[in-house]
Amino acid sequence: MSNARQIAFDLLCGVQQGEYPLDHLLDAAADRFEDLSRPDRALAHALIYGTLRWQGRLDHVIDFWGKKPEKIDPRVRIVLRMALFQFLFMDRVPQRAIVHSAVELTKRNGRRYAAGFVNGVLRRALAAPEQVVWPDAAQDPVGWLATHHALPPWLARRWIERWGLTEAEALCTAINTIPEVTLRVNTLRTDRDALLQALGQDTEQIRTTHHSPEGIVVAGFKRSLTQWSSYQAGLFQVQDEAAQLVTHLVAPQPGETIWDACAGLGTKTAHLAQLMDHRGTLLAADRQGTKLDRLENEMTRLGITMVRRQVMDLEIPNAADGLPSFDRILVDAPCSGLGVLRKNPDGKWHTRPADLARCRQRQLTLLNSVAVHVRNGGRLVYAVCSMEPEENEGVVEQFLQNRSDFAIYRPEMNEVASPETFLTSEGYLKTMPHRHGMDGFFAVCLVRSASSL
Ligand SMILES: C[S@@+](CC[C@H](N)C(=O)[O-])C[C@H]1O[C@@H](n2cnc3c(N)ncnc32)[C@H](O)[C@@H]1O
Repeated sequence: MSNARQIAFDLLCGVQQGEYPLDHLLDAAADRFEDLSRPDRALAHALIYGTLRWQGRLDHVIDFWGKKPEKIDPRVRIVLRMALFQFLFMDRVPQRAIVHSAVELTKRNGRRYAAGFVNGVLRRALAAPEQVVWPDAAQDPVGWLATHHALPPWLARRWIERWGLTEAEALCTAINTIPEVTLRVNTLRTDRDALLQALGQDTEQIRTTHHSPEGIVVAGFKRSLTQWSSYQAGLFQVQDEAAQLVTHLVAPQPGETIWDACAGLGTKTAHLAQLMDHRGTLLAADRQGTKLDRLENEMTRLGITMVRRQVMDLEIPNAADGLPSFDRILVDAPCSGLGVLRKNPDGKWHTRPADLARCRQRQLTLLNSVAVHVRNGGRLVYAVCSMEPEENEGVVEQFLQNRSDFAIYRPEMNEVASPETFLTSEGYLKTMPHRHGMDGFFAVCLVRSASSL
């Protein structure tokens, strides 16, 4: 049995334990991936992401065939999910190999007693997939979305109530599709046309994004992206188109003072530096110093030297005391991440309804603690990768109730690249995977009145 399956199993067990999100576990397992051949690395990734994407559907099949499904050991369930994922979604793996590797994985991971059970369930499931009974979409739309489209029932209920079954299904189809990889050209080093030319040696399909003026969508990699000479020369960053539009909503000008208050690994920080033409003051802050260390490396790769870093936890009262006023502040806030399930499918299974209220509280705290640092007449952009109202309008409305010195700024047409499809009449930027082919983002630009409190 290949090591790829063992690595995938270990990471899926880690996700199930819920201690860390998938991207953290992937980072921690980087050495193990390095040891794999390229096809095995691709297999491990496909198993991890695919099994998480389709978990709800796979569990429905397991529960149909397994007697007393509630008694299945969680690790045995993970083996079954991985095997069924290969059967249902990966046509290149022969059925015998699927069953054999699942049984081996069960034995190898201390579940020898369950090997016969795994063998039996898989043999039945693979022999007669058409026998599985699914909830009826008309009678039980939540059950249908939860199983066929693999969404947790609480989220299925929410999305059907908000958008109706047809649109909720379209959204699920989009989030269960492997997303395209989108790049943002580093305009401080090259331009989009030149990068389009350079990318031809590393990737088979290349096209420009529909809305962002700096975006390029790539597919069919000839080697891994970090080996491309254009990557090593810092000619681009990987960044979803929706995230690119958020920085355009900030619209920083050369020479201004800008604070990226939740800078993380610095994808938007670098874009801010580009739009500022590398002139002015740019502060990147985050509560995690390790992220800012990685941000610094990234700025070095991109040739950006204007960024000052500062570790700062904005939930600690007065943490930002001593900072001056800024022309523009970006709060790309921590959130549920329910808008980026295409890339982080584990988020479906570890997010709980109560998390939304917690996120909203935190987002308000962050906004309130930076608001005082927006200069009179300056701008505050709030963004989250979530489509949930609690974290979107809910936060903005509550913030504005307490801060009458701020108002929503409705950007002019040319301030956000082709805004017509995702800018609402209230002035909110809202993108959705099935409507726009981008991550689900919410962003708003708030302007502070010229003479303030
Ligand atoms: C959505 S991520 C930012 C992504 C980043 N702007 C980018 O484009 O790559 C949110 C960030 O907020 C940071 N964060 C969470 N709580 C915070 C707090 N209390 N104070 C400051 N930063 C915080 C997290 O560490 C995380 O890096």
